[in-house]
Amino acid sequence: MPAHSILVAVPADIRTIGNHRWHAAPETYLKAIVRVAGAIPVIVPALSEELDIAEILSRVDGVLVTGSVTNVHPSRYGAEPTAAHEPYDLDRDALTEAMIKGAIARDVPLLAICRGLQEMNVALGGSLATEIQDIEGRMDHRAVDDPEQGVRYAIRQKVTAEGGSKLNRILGKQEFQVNSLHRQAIDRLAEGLTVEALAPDGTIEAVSVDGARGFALGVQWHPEYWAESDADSAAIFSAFGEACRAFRKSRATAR
Ligand SMILES: N[C@@H](CCC(=O)NCCCC(=O)O)C(=O)O
Repeated sequence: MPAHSILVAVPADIRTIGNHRWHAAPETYLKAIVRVAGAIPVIVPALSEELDIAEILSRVDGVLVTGSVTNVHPSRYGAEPTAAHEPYDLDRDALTEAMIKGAIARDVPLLAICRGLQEMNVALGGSLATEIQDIEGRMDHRAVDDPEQGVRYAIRQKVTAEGGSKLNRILGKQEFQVNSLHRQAIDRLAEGLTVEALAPDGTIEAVSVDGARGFALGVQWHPEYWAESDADSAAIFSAFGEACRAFRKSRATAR
C-alpha cells in the first residue's frame, strides 16, 4: 500500500442513521481516491456556515464532489420546488456551492460526479431539468430496478466526447461506454462551462470549466464504481490524482 500524502476534500452528505444525523460519504468514492488517484480523502462536514472554506481549500490538493440520490434544491436555479424534485439535502447544497466556487477560483483540481456535475452547473448559474426520462426524445437514464449494485452500476450507455476535449485526451478516444444513472440533467448550461461529452439523446454527460488552469471536470456517470477494473474509469481517477500531485508541487514552489 503506497504512503499517500495528497489530500482530497470530499463534501459530506447528511444522512440519518438511527436517531443521529451523520455527515457521510460513500465508500466507492473514498476507495477510488485512495486506490486509483493515490490520495487521502478528507470528508468535510456539511456545516458550511461554521467552516472557513478558504482555509480548507488552502490545505487540500483536490476536491471530489460525489453523487447522491438527493437533488439540488430547485430554488438554487430559480425553479419552483415540486414533489418530483425531492429528496433534498440543503446542508450539502450550501457546502458544495462554496467548495466548487472556491476550488475553481483557486485552481484546486476538481472532479465532480453525477450530483456533483449538476451542482457544478448550478453553482456557476446554470439550471437542471428533472425527470428527464419523461421528456420526449430523451432516454431513460435511471438505474435498472435490481437489488444488486453491480447490476445498477453496469456500464451500458454510449457517450461521445467532443473531439479535442479534455476527456478525449484523458481517454484517448471519443466513443466510450459509461454507467450513467440519474433522473435529472443539465438544462441551461452555465456560462463558463464547456460541454465535454453527450449521450445519444443529447443529454450533457460531461463538462469542464472554460480556461481552467488545472483539472476541473464534471461527469454525469460513475467512474468511481469501476475505477479498479475499468480502464476508462481508472483513467479519469488517475488523471485527477496526477493533477492533484502537480497542484501540490506548484503550490509548494510558489511559497
Ligand atoms: N439526484 C440526482 C443525482 C444522481 C446521483 O448522483 N446518483 C448517485 C447514485 C444514486 C444511486 O445509487 O441510486 C439525479 O437523480 O439526477
